[in-house]
Amino acid sequence: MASIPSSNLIAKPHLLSSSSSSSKLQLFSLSSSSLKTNTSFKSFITHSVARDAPASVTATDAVKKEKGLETDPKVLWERYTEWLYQHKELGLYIDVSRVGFSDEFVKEMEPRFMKAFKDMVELEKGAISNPDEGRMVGHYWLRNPKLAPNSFLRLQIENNIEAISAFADDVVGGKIKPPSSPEGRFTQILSVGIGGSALGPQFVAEALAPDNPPLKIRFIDNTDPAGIDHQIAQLGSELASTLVIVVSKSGGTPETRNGLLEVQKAFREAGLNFSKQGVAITQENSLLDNTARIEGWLARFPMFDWVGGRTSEMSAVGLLAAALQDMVVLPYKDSLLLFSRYLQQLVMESLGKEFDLDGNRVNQGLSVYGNKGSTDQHAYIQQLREGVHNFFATFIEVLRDRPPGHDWELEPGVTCGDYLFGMLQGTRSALYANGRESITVTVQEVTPRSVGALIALYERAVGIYASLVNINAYHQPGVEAGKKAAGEVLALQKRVLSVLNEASCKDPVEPLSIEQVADRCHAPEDIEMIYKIIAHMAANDRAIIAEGDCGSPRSVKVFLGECNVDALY
Ligand SMILES: O=P(O)(O)OC[C@H]1O[C@](O)(CO)[C@@H](O)[C@@H]1O
Repeated sequence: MASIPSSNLIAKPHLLSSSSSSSKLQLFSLSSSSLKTNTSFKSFITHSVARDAPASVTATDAVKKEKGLETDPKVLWERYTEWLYQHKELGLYIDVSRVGFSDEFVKEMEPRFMKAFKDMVELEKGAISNPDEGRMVGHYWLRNPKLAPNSFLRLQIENNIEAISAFADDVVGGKIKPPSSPEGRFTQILSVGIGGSALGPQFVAEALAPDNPPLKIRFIDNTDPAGIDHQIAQLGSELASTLVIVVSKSGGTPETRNGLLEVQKAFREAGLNFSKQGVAITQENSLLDNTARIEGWLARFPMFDWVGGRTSEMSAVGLLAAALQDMVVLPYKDSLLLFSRYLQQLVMESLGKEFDLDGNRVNQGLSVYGNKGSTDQHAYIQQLREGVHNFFATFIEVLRDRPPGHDWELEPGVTCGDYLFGMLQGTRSALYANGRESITVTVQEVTPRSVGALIALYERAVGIYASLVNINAYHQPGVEAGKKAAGEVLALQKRVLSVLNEASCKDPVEPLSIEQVADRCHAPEDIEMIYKIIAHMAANDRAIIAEGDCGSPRSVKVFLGECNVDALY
């Protein structure tokens, strides 16, 4: 086996294209197209507990040979034992034996790996590894502040951890109280944030929070008004004892700002003082930071310039929410459900890049999806095994089924957890039998340590992969295009409203066709968008359709229900 540092994932450029994991095992993989025939998959899964591919599912060896995959079970066992990586201290195993790389390939890749490892050492020492934004990339220091390149940064991290833990203790211990709650202490957390400012805390809460944490957490991670209303309604009278944590590195993300404004409105309507229950986690002097400071919020914690949103779980973003739930070990079913969603952002926002570091167009990227096994076996595994072949799967296996003393045999010799184990092993075998590659990552149980190790593993894998393919993993220029376009739509909506308002203030009211609105907005080229804007406003009772219906755009004539005289001038 080639000498590759044990802390790193073995990868060849297509190897990280997908991953999978479940409660115990989750599954996520590369997107693909249509579903094929519905061969019964379940039957062979249930018959393949802890065995390699049973005869009934062994596909032609030709398929595997064609992919360079080993077919002889003895040689495969040797390959498994030779390549199995174990990190004893973490109780973590990585099995890459079901990926068809050859010794020659590893040899050929060795210099590139060595360069990637060197890049990683430089990155940890504080190199500007995000050149487009001129930033250091320091999320590894959060786990081990001693790695920070200077004592100023080390102290910044350490002081922040201390401040978070003191604040969390005071909240959980009831020293810091909500002003008007009958309970006299905080009982709920409402976390407002999106992308990296939500996914890590969501994943960790789902994986590790006990059934009855001191503070229950819920999230607003979108600008969907109905979703926001639902979260607020669920809080009910407990809004008075809700700690609202607003998370945004930039402090200016519109979805997060909208969530905050909606929550503040709910507080006003309930006669509550938001500032006594609000916490901001953001970069110093951002819009959010300034708002929180001026309004005198309960607390503010910094996000550091050198930590990206999608790698911020070990910063205040993840730590405050975790500390407030007093995390305990609960290796229960489905608890890793959100890992794939978390990784989707980490992998796709980091690796989906148009240009490499030398400016060449490379259109890199790996699609990640999945939920959990064995549930996903009843959804899309059929296609993975038999359909379009452009992915590899990663199984996340958890060895401990339940806390000690809680297991029981639902059939002689077989527990519920044995079934889950069987499903994982069976799926792995069945995929391989049909030439589909997979990696298996195994942890002993779901603990804060193992969850941290999984996050660290993938952060590292993404960083190494980016070096191998020579891209910047730490910026996201593509996201800006969508944000900019959204801003233009809203600006156009304001023009549409102004034109409609003018026509609606006439006596008699002048209903306008879509073409007339587009002309008066001086935006004939945007007519389709104008139609969509009007259809959306009409659906929300903010515009009145005088003629026609939204299904036939050319027939529509529209005006506003009220004339806003002030807006005329
Ligand atoms: O934390 P912020 O600045 O609100 O950004 C939220 C998310 O938006 C992005 O900037 C773009 O999707 C992510 O990288 C980030 O995690």
